[in-house]
Amino acid sequence: MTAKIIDGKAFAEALRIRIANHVDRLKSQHGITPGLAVVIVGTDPASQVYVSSKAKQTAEVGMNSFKHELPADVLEAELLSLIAALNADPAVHGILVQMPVPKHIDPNKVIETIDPAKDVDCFTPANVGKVQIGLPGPVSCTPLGCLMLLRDELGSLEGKNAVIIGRSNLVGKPMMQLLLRDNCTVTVAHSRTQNLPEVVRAADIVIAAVGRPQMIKGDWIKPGAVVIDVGINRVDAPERGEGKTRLVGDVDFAAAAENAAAITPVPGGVGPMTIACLLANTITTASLINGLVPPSDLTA
Ligand SMILES: Nc1nc(=O)c2c([nH]1)NC[C@@H]1CN(c3ccc(C(=O)N[C@@H](CCC(=O)O)C(=O)O)cc3)C=[N+]21
Repeated sequence: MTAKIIDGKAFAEALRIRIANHVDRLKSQHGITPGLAVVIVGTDPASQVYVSSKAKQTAEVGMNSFKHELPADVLEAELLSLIAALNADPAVHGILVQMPVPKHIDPNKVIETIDPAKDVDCFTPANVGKVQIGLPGPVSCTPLGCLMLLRDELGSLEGKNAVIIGRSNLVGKPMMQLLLRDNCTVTVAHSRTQNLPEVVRAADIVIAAVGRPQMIKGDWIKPGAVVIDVGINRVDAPERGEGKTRLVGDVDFAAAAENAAAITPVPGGVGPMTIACLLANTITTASLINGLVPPSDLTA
């Protein structure tokens, strides 16, 4: 079998068109222009590129985009007071502080300071709790993107055996909640799991979120499984020339594609969905802040 390649880039483009339509509706019917503020501390080149593409896509769907660049040595108190100002600004419906922040800044203090009503990353305890019990609100961007791709591929996820590899607060744990809400049987495997290949071989749905290049081998994939690769790892690619690199996922893509029914590529799979879901969450928070019901096609 050779797997269908799930085109996350195309899915994200289609999602952004739906988002743009919701922006138009909020503007024309309610006089609301959703606004997303992105805060970046320091000048890490990878982070810069990534933040620019967020700002560009935010503007393209018709939202207001606010970008705040702070020097790498900014005082923690200064960052926290910027967040407080964004919390109070009625033009801002979403706040994202690009992670990681420099070592002298406590990320937990940053997250605690963000108003949960504007927490489009779904990092605050209040919103993590809402996802767990199924209340409306923003949903972690990467897991939401994975869920949308899975529903599109499989229709109902009910009764599927889903194995998540990785237990981070960012991906593994929120993914577990979302799959459970969709009636999967969920296993969360991690670095201490015994017989990982056997655990993965039982999966109808594999979510790879470990952050180790090509760790999940092709012969671990059950024939017909759907594989979602969350990993984005930059590795050396001497075959492309001296000093060149390329992006690979957490799954050995070519070998896994021999067994899977469908698989996401890296790049062009989950990554573009993460950014589109950030915009989707900004529609959700802008709606809730204004007492409106958030659109059901943009959330879990
Ligand atoms: N507060 C916060 N929220 C985040 O959501 C957040 C963050 N901080 N810090 C950094 C990580 C990383 N992240 C990515 C999203 C999309 C791609 C993406 O679109 N990747 C392209 C490839 C891009 C390339 O070529 O480098 C792809 O997979 O096709 C990558 C990385 C969000 N993050």
